[in-house]
Amino acid sequence: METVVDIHQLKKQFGSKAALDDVTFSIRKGSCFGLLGPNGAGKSTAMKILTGILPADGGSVRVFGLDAVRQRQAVQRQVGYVPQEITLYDKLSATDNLKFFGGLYGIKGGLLKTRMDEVLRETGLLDRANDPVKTFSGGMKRRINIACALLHQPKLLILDEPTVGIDPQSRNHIFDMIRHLRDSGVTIIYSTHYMEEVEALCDDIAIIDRGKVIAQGHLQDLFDHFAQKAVYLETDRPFHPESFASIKKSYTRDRGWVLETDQPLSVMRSILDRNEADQSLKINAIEMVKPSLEDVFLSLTGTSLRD
Ligand SMILES: Nc1ncnc2c1ncn2[C@@H]1O[C@H](COP(=O)(O)OP(=O)(O)OP(=O)(O)O)[C@@H](O)[C@H]1O
Repeated sequence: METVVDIHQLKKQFGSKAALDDVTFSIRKGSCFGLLGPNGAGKSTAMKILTGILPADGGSVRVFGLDAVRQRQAVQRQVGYVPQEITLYDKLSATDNLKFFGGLYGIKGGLLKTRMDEVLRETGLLDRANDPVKTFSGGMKRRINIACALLHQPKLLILDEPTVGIDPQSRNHIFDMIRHLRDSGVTIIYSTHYMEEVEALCDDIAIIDRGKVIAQGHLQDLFDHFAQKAVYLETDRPFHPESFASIKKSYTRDRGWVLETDQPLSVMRSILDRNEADQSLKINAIEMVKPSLEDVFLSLTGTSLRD
């Protein structure tokens, strides 16, 4: 496994507030890494340190084997960063904004023209290339912001909450782009407080809360370790969960029951077997409950990520 980013015991203090408190994680080459946490958790701070925008108070950050502080410029040549705040010149066209960012990266002439065409196509904005950015929707502005960060063909793309306040069409476009970039070998860091986005996009994740990483790993491993397994059952007849030994806890949801258990398959089999034997239940639906990151977060912190 090749590691692209290695963050070790990173610390950042704002006055008496510890924005990052011994944060450690690493990111595999070619993965889409989700940094998930509620507002104020420390995600933006971590990404700003990673890109050399903000100094750390302690710890180390290595990107492609380079020191993010001492070899900042070499790191920045390989990294595309899309900050949370949209950074565009509103009165300029999409093309002129791209030219400006191209200049910052030292891209000129024929290469600049080729890359502008490519990123405008990738972001679905080719037909709006000459319109002023101020006429764009929030989602289109976000897409052109991503286009600017892609001009120099970075090997690592960092996106800080890229879907906040944008339309579903732009969101889907951004998701498709990220999948395409990942498939072509670009490593992605995706920061968000939307669990569904991490579940849809990411391979590995770190969950960050109040400046600390509280869990990290492959999404499925986190589900296996921290999400309570359960069965959902809908029946038209009275149901007595206490008569099944391996059901740990049960409660009603929608038109049925959620049955928490460490052995969902065996619980499903027992319910179906008993029903076949005595026809005591009229089962309308029985299925495994899909684990979610909400369950993982709840099990780790005792609070909901949505609170
Ligand atoms: N420049 C700053 N000065 C003082 N405090 C700051 C500064 N930047 C961030 N903080 C504080 O550090 C903590 C972490 O902020 P950060 O922006 O990294 O969180 P986040 O997870 O990215 O959340 P959000 O999505 O709301 O930006 C918060 O308590 C925030 O108020």
